[in-house]
Amino acid sequence: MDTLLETKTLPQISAFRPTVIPLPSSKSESNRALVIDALTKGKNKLHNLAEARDTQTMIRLLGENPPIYDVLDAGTTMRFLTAYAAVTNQHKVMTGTPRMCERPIGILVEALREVGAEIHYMNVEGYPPLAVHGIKEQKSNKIKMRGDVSSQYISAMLMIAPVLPMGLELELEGKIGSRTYIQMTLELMREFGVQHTWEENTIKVPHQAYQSTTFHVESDWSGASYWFSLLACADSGGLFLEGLKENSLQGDSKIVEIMDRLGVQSQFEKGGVRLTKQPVKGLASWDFTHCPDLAQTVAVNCAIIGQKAVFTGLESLRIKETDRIFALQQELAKFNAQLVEEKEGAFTVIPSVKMPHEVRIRTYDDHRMAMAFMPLMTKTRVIIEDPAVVNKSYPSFWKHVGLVEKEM
Ligand SMILES: O=C(O)C1=C[C@@H](OP(=O)(O)O)[C@@H](O)[C@H](O)C1
Ligand SMILES: C=C(OP(=O)(O)O)C(=O)O
Repeated sequence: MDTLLETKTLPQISAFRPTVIPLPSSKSESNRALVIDALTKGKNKLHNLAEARDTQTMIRLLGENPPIYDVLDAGTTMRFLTAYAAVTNQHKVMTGTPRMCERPIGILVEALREVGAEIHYMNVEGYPPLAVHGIKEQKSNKIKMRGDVSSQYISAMLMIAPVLPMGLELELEGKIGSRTYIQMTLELMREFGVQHTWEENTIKVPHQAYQSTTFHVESDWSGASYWFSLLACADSGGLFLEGLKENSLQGDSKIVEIMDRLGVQSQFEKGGVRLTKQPVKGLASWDFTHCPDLAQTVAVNCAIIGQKAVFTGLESLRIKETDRIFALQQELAKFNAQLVEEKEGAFTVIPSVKMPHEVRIRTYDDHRMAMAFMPLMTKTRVIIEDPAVVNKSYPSFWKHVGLVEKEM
């Protein structure tokens, strides 16, 4: 039997105590900083690393260096450590949860093989588990990679590029998804002293040394999005989200613009961002190509507040922690809302017409399914199945909501 989190309707935000939300640190920034730190032999000072399980798994595997890297359900940890094991010439088995072994990795494996890595599929071609045997000699420094499946393959190659004896010239083919995450990787590499050029579709990273530095991880904008959505569901009130910056490396800071249309005004102050409830301006459509992790937050929000909207750029949602399109369609239907497919990657959110007295939300081993549906608690009684699923990115989520005393 799953653990359940049951709640009566949440109070209005203005009644929340405290209204200051501490927020978790970004797992995306943390996992990049940790891989770069490992490549510089740990000479850096990394502050505010994430409590997220994905980051704690990265820290544990890099620290203990076991022969089998079991990344559990952490996509970045799988992709970044595969490239790391190859460039540091290690023999490693890369594996994870059953779902992780259904998430494709062929594009990264091909790219690593082209530069000279020996990698074998241990079960199904194109998917983990993998046997990685390292790069003995660099075979090529010019490679092409598709950009439309996952940016994590590209980030993984970029982070090892300066360590490769001949550096790397990466030509990105086709549509590029999650471009902001590639930019985050390159900006973080710059913070550690590595230069690059990006002209049209080609990113060049010459062979060079990472420089030791002090790096402070920002709060997590994806985790912040649930608080924007909660306020958008309220009649009035405000929240202060700690540790967020106006000039963020994280593409999910786009939530500021999206929520400005859906009734939340943001004002950056020292130490974070102040959110104030305002009238809804309306959101006719939004393209999530470069911020896919915000799609669930905004879809559930539109369904609750009565905003019909067209969402595009959702292609990558089917290969994440779960098939997020299917999961959203099932769970939105429970309060009479819909996510209707118009064409590949494009959907219309049709808001709820009638709110039931109670909704039981399945979470499909996906942290974002649990967190995205939290604001529904302002409208009806909600039961969340497997609430501890949030630990992947935001272990103190339910504590911050005020529903439990301790992390689960
Ligand atoms: O590089 C990263 O830190 C991430 C990239 C994105 O994945 P895709 O590039 O697969 O869209 C995002 O969904 C994921 O949560 C984190
Ligand atoms: C997709 C996600 O993570 P990953 O791909 O790193 O497992 C996520 O956190 O929403």
